[in-house]
Amino acid sequence: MEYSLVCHNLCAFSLSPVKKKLALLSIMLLLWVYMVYSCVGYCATMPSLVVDSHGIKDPESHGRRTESGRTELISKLLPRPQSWVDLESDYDEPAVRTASVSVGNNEVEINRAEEWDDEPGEPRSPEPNALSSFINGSGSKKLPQAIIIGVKKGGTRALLEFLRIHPDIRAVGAEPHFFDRNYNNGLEWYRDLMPKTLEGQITMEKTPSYFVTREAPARIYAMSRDTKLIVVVRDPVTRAISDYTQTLSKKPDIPTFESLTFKNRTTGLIDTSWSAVQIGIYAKHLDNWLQFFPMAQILFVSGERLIIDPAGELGRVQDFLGLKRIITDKHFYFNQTKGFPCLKKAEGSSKPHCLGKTKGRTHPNIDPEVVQRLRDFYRPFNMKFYQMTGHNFGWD
Ligand SMILES: Nc1ncnc2c1ncn2[C@@H]1O[C@H](COP(=O)(O)OS(=O)(=O)O)[C@@H](OP(=O)(O)O)[C@H]1O
Repeated sequence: MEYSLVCHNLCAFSLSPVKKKLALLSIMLLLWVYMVYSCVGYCATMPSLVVDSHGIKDPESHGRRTESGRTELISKLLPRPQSWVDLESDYDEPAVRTASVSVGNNEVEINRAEEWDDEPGEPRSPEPNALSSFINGSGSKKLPQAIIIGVKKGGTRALLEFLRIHPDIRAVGAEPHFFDRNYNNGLEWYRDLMPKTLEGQITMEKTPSYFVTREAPARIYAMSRDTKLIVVVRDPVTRAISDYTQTLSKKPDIPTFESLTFKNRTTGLIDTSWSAVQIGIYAKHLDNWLQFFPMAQILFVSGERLIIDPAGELGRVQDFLGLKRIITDKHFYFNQTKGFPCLKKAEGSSKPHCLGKTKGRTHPNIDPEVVQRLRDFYRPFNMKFYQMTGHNFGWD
């Protein structure tokens, strides 16, 4: 009797569709509560993934991340392609400046005027090639076998970006400043900045401040005495004006070029402690490098010829690096608006590409007398430089 009552109740329950639905709903509710509970516990112990490189909290972090939010996060975490066209030498940043050189017997700071060359917030990222190597998982990071060591405003960015078309060259886009500012970080730090390369490919970087950094030759030699060095040189007077123009673009209140040039305008004494002047004394800086490297290991590229005949200069560079001459005339066209040679196809793109607006700025008009005085000042140093390199760059 008892048995049949239970059975009856159970059977009645199992047979009632309303009760069945209710039971199902209760189970689902329980499961849902359990899932929410577990998630809260899990999320509370998760490391935060929502602080971007600038330390700004992602507003989406408090809600569920949508598909577009995920893509955004991935794109934030994956370094963005670098707009190399706008990069320029950034070694004059006062906070980290350490370079000094000797002029005569005096140790002078390389940069007297407070200059800020870096573009703040400029996205820094691996190169397209580094990224593709990373995706392929192929190759390994190597220390550079060739470095563009100078000179600031010589045309170093143009040279590096033109070289990057070559399939056997892989280069880091941003300036690592390892041998001047970041040496204490160690070689592994430096190596880690480099893109992955395959057997036979050359790793390169450019940091124009190395050329005027007293410690750089010994440090590069200590890394590898076989490192190939490339220096893009340009008429020191134009280079100084270009340097000044860059500073002026960031600090419009600086004194005039003319007043910075002289220690004493009346006596006409040039201020060699001003970095814009100092960097152009190429013979002096080269001397420092020759203490460690033979002349055959240093290639001098003419900044002027790099504009008039990029393929010709690139031919010399490819020979120097022991590479097949793959970069030729057919890679360039002269952009009338820009007033410079540009690439018909940039690396990793099918579109024509010119360097950005920070390359090829309009220079201010400088008092011709001051220009002449500077020409006179540089002449003996230029002659010495031609003699040392065995090449007349035609600046006089
Ligand atoms: N193809 C092409 N396009 C644009 N600009 C070119 C090119 N080739 C050489 N140049 C010259 O490069 C000068 C800048 O030199 P750097 O790249 O060495 O500058 S930096 O030291 O890295 O800031 C830059 O100097 P300014 O003209 O004074 O801006 C250019 O004259």
